Amino acid sequence: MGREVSGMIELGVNIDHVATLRQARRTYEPDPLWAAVEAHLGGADGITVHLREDRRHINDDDVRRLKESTQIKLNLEMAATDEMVEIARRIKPEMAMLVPEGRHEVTTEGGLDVAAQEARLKDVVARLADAGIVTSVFIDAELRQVEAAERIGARVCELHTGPYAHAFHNAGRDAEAPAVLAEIDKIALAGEAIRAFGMRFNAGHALNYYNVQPIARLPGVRELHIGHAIVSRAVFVGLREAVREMKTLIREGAAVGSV
Ligand SMILES: CC(=O)[C@@H](O)[C@H](O)COP(=O)(O)O
Ligand SMILES: NCC(=O)COP(=O)(O)O
Repeated sequence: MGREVSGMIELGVNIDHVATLRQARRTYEPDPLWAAVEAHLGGADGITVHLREDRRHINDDDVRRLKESTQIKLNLEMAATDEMVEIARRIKPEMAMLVPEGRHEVTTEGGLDVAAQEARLKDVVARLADAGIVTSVFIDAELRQVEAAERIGARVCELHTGPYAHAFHNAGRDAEAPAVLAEIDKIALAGEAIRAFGMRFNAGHALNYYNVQPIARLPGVRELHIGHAIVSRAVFVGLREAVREMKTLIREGAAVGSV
C-alpha cells in the first residue's frame, strides 16, 4: 500500500551547532536567532534547540529570544529535570521534547527510557501540559517505549533514527542492505504503534542528505528533526539553501513512498 498521505512532512531544523560555532569563541556570532530566520525563509516548519544542562551550545537567552523574536514554532529539547521544566514553563515553546542527557556524551546517544521512569515522567508531562506545552519524547523504536509514552500522556513520539543512520553509513549508503532494512522496519513498526495510539510520529537524529528519503517515505511520519547535517551543509551553501535542499529531498522521498 502506498504511503498514506497525511499532508506534507514537516522539517524541524535543529540549530544547536550554529551556537556551537559561536561558543568556540565565547562570543556573539553566529547568532542562532539569525539562523532561525534563515531556516524559516528556506522552508523550515519549525526550529529545534537542545538546551543542555551544561549549556555547551544553546543557552537560556537564545531560547528566550527565539520564542520572543521569531514567528516559527519552537521545539525545546530538554532533560526531564525540575530546572528545565521551570524554564520551559516560563518561555512556553510550542513543544518540549524530553531527551536523555549525559554530561560526557558527544551527542544524544540513545532514546529516553520512558518505560523505566513512568511515574516521574507523567508528572513532568502534566506540568508542561499545564503551561500549554505539547510534550514529545525522544525514544528508541521499541514498542514498550511507545506504550509507556502513551501512558505518561505524551502527544508526540520522536523515534531515534541514529541506529538506522549508522547502519546506513556502515553499509556504504546502501538503503537495501539487510541491516539497514532491519532498522527501517523497526522504525516503521514503532511508527505504526505511535499512530495507533493517536500520537504524532516524528523522527530524528543523524539524518542527512544521503539517508533521509527512506525515512521520509515511511507511512504516517509527520515531522523530521535534522540539525547537524543541515548546519554542516550550510557552511558551504548557506543555511537558507541547505534547508531548501533538505525540504526538496523530503518532499521527493515522500512522493516516491506514495505511489
Ligand atoms: C535528540 C537528538 O537526537 C538531537 O537533537 C540531540 O539532542 C542534539 O544534541 P546536540 O546538538 O548537543 O548534538
Ligand atoms: N532530535 C534530532 C534533532 O533535533 C537533530 O539531530 P541531528 O540531526 O543534529 O543529529
